[in-house]
Amino acid sequence: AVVPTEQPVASYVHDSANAGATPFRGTAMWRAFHEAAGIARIVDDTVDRSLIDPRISDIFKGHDMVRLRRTLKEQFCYILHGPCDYSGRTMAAAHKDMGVQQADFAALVENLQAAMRKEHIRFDAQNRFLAKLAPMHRTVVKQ
Ligand code: HEM
Repeated sequence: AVVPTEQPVASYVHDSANAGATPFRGTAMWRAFHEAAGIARIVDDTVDRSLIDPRISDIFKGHDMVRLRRTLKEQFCYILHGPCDYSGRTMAAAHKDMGVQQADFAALVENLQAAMRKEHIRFDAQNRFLAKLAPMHRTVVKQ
């Protein structure tokens, strides 16, 4: 079988706090997102939509989508209080010098919302999760 491989990155301190949000308590949100399989479908669908989205697809060109899919799944799992640590970089480090604008951020959130709808995530759970991600615009969007 062909195993997708990741590009090496410069070393950094691994800490789940790099995820940029504190996890929910309890297991309700983790279950509301259909656990690991649901999160994997949502992340893959969000990335797939973004890669063909003419508003933002160019931003992803030349970046490591194998690593992005893996670390996004970890990040979502960690924030939704599943049994995961986040091993990726901080949002500031990951998006440094990328030039992401507020409209790009909004486009990505729309793609995530479409993926969550497709997975039939309850609307209240969608909104609670989006409220955890929204403040990240301060570090992801170029100031
Ligand atoms: C809430 C919003 C966002 C979250 C939670 C998020 C999360 C992440 C994560 C976890 C990584 C990987 C970190 C690592 O490699 O260690 C990453 C990288 C990346 N993100 Fe985001 N992101 C967000 C918004 C955006 C937006 C709006 C764009 C562009 C439209 C974007 C484009 C990218 C790209 C291209 C990379 C790869 C960076 C590299 O190759 O080093 N992200 N993001």
